[in-house]
Amino acid sequence: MIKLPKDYEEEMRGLLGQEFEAYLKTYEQPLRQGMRVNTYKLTKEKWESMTPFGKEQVPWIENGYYIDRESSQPPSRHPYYFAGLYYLQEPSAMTPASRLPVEAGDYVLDLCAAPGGKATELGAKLKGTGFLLANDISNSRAKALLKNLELAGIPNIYVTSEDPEKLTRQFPEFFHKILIDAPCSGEGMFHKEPKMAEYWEEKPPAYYAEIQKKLLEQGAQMLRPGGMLLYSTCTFSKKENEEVIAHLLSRREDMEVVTPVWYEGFVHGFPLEEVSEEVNRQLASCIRIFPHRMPGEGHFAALLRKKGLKEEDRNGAKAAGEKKKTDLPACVEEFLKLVSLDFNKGRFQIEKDRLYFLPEEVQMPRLRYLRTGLYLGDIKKNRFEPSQALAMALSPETFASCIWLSGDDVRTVKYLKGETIEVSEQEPAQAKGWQLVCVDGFPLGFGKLDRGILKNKYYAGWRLQ
Ligand SMILES: C[S@@+](CC[C@H](N)C(=O)[O-])C[C@H]1O[C@@H](n2cnc3c(N)ncnc32)[C@H](O)[C@@H]1O
Repeated sequence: MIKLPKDYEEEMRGLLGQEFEAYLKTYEQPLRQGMRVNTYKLTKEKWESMTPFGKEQVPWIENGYYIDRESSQPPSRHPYYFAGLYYLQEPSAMTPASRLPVEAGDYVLDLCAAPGGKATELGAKLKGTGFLLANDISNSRAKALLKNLELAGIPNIYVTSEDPEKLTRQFPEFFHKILIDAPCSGEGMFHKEPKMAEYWEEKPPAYYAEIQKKLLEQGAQMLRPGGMLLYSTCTFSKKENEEVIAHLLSRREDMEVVTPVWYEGFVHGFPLEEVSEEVNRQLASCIRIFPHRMPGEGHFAALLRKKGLKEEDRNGAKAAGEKKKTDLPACVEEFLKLVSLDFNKGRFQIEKDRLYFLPEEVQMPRLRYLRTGLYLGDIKKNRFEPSQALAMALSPETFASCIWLSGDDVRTVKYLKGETIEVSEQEPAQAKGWQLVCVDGFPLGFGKLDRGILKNKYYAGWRLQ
């Protein structure tokens, strides 16, 4: 049994009253693991027709499932994981991205995005339109974020590692949707990660509340009028939740809390003592998730709207930069004949022999980027080597020649381990050259075929160990 900090127990007793004992009892129950299906790659119906992990749905999440405890293979080692078909996620953590209403063409910011649990869903919701700027102040964590976004095949991304202060200066009233999944004391994660309970005494809610207030104000500055911002934490303390929201409302008359799509298991945000009735009315629209009330570990989410509408949005036009034309080397032109992605909306960019496709005609400022757009591959003298990110962004319909492996074909695991595999000449559409290797119809990576032997081009850093 986990040892909870004394002060934390006191705080929770005050917050939950008679429900406190029921909350404590949840620590005796086994954790429920979840997975969220990547709807950028497949529909939930398709997933349900192929899942080896059970079909029990997370009731408040369209594309969320509980992982069947009897599953024979760990989901983090299954070939479908390597195909980016799902993200492993604690069910309550699926809530924030599900309640931010992202629409086609939106410019979306995920300010504290690593390792990408929410960013991958926001990217999927964009369906290749608009773009997602996924940021994390920690460079090492931003690398994991980039991997997860590329594994999910999301093409229209910018990944940065910046202090939010700098982003705020660069992007005043710029984004249509913003997610701030703030660093927090992690009280809702004590069951899953008992170490968080030890850190709590070192850095209690008051420590995080100051950071959170600043982040939320920065987010409000970057939000365009008419835009929506979702603030979330995985903690229970009012200091890090309702008080942070009330602080923003006291500083900005143009921000208001709105009610997100509700689920019967959600608890309403708690009232505060020193605020007006109107503020408490708005706080009631915040989502609270408690593990004794519904099958999820614990989260807070507040959906906010900035009043008004930006002038250019009134006319229905999105800010568009100048279209720059990049001349592509012949080897790239030749390779791109194999690819049938739509390269009209956006532009190519070559940087140090690396080729990128940038999502929209928006001029982005100088920032510490880990990725700008879809990394297509490397130009090496007279040849082009496509990237792993490109393979993940494709489908069998958008590449000229595919190798169709199934989940239980021994070659699938061999391929993921970086080994050479044998392929009969009848298997792919073209008997020689670049192939998109797929598992049950979903890309895993590239290979190059010559006389029945497929040279493995799977990215070494992602191999199955
Ligand atoms: C709760 S985690 C984000 C989890 C992520 N949204 C997900 O779903 O995978 C909070 C993140 O905030 C970042 N962070 C910490 N302090 C920050 C600050 N002052 N400004 C911006 N981000 C910060 C941390 O590096 C951490 O990755």
